[in-house]
Amino acid sequence: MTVNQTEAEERTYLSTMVSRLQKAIERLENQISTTRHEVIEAKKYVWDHVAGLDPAERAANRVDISLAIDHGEKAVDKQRKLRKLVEAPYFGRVDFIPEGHAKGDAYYIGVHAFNEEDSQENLIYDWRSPVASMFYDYNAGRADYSAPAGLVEGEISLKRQFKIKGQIMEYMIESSMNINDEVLQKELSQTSDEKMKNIVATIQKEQNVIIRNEHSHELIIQGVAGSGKTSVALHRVAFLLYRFKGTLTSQNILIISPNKVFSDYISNVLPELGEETILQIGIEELAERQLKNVCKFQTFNEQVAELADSRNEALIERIRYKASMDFVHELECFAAHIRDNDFIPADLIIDNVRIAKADILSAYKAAGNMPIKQKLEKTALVISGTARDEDGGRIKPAAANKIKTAVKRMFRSLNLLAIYKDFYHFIGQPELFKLKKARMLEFSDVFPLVYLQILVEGVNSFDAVKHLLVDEMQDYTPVQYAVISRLFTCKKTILGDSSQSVNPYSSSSITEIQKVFPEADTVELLKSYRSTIEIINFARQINPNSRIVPIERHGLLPQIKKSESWAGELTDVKHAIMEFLNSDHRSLGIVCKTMAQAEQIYKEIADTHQDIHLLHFSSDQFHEGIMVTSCHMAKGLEFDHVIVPLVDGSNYKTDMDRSLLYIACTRAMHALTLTFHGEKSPFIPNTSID
Ligand SMILES: Nc1ncnc2c1ncn2[C@@H]1O[C@H](COP(=O)(O)OP(=O)(O)OP(=O)(O)O)[C@@H](O)[C@H]1O
Repeated sequence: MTVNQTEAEERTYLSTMVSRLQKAIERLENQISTTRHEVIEAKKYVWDHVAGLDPAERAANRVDISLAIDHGEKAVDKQRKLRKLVEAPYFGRVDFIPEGHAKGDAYYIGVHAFNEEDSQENLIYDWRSPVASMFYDYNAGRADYSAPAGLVEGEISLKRQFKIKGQIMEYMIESSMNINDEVLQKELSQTSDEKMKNIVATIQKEQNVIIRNEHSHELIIQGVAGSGKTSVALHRVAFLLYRFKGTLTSQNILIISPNKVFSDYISNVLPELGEETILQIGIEELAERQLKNVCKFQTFNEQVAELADSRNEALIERIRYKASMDFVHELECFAAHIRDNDFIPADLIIDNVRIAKADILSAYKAAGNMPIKQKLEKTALVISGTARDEDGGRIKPAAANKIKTAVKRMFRSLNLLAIYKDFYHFIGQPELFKLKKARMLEFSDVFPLVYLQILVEGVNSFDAVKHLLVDEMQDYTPVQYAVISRLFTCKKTILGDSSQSVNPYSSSSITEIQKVFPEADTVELLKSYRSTIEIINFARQINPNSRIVPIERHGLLPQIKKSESWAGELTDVKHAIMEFLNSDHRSLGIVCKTMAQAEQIYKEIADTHQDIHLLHFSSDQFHEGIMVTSCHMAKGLEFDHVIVPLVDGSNYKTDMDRSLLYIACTRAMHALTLTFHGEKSPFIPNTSID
């Protein structure tokens, strides 16, 4: 294997590849315009001869037209991929000699595959192909990959990484000794893009294991801030779409996403990888779907805002109680209890038909352990179907219907809200249920009620969804997972970070989540790729429990600015904004503890620059430039520079505040500034304060 040994040869090879790609794009252009012409002609023909064509001919023409359109769409899609590829055809190369062979091949790896139509030769391999997995898993030396025919073992004799942009090779790195640290460093030191970008060129080995995991029914990823959880989850989706092409489409994959801004922020990754974006839903939309005729409810962010505003012990107790697996079991026991005790049969006499109470009870018992409403339906059906009139004849449909209704009414109450309220009397803790106002639930009651609904009425599961992603897993309680497991029986990737909870009274660790999914596989990611060592070391002092490990990348020390008054602090904030505007950074996040504080600061600084955006829970777009928002809203996002105002002792003092502060600081990639007036928060490390 002697191809392209030197950098000069690689450069020549690149220009050859670019011109082959350009030719392929031209060929597709011709094919697309021919198909376009054929479709127009065929449609014209049908139109002109509509009267003379018999139905069979018309149908055949329609089939031809739709086949041609399909063919054309595929060509357009392929051309779109090649147009992207021609700018940066590949990012990696592995030369692999299979065992027992004297020589091997050089495999060039890119975002998409490329082969010329008239030859069978693969010129570029898709990063998701089996052979490409070696690029992520091995350095030079012994290596293997799983091909459809089985494990292929052998040796990597050469491994290279390329940075190609606009058809030009910016650099080439021989990484036969140590995996891609240098390229990763270069990638991470860049300023942010407007949206989340793909990481195909620098996927790390521990991330690749997650991306290519095909077997786990539930895969739970606990990853520290910036460890690439969301990126990895999206690349996993792209991998699964490639691996199970015939049976899985992006329409079968759903992500439960924390908010619309986050959905917008991640929306580019899959299209960049040549796949369509997947469907997204918020956790509250799920609840709305279930409870639309039952009641209204407080949202999660309203609950978090309420907790962040003031400490209300009774509220905290209500939230805490409903955030354990024991609580889920209590609800299940209660549902079983009413199923077994609240059905009160009586002798029935309807239209001269007599049915004994004992027969009704035994039909109810025989119906088995299904949700109560279904059990009642089945009992009613059996009783009405077996009922006979006085002469032993079959009864009329009208009588059968009356019997069904009467049997179903033998259940004490099917009013969901009333049953839910009874539950708290049943467990002897009526004080744990409090409506926000008439027919409006506190957020902590929303999913317990949905779960009870499922136990009582059964469930309409999302059968079209074949893979579910749950991001920010720490924000969901066991009862929410119990609901999710009933609504989605498909495979799941669940990801989050227990150190980034916005509500520590109801957050779930991987251990809690595993209680709902005992068969789940779990992975932990500890390395953080987002922030500099200086920022991570600072964040680690705010939350010493976090096991976060920074990647070797240096930057400025975080700046802490103290002033005597709010006016002085505002000047510091404006000063930091000016620093940002004069730097090469592209995004600045001003991250406040609450949305009310964000709104206040936004008003005060809006005139500093014409392009400042306030991100709130009804926003649906992530913007480049300056964004003012709350810690809760900023979760999952990242900025080149982050300013955290009001880090004084009265604003950041509880465990919840500590968690919010940690989230705010870990959003920063390159620069972090904190400002306060008065006493600094006890969570701020004693580093030098300006
Ligand atoms: N292998 C990698 N190569 C290059 N960049 C990476 C890699 N892994 C992660 N990153 C970058 O690190 C940053 C954090 O990634 P991501 O947002 O996916 O992490 P996360 O674990 O979901 O973070 P958080 O929980 O803090 O929101 C992103 O800028 C991402 O592009």
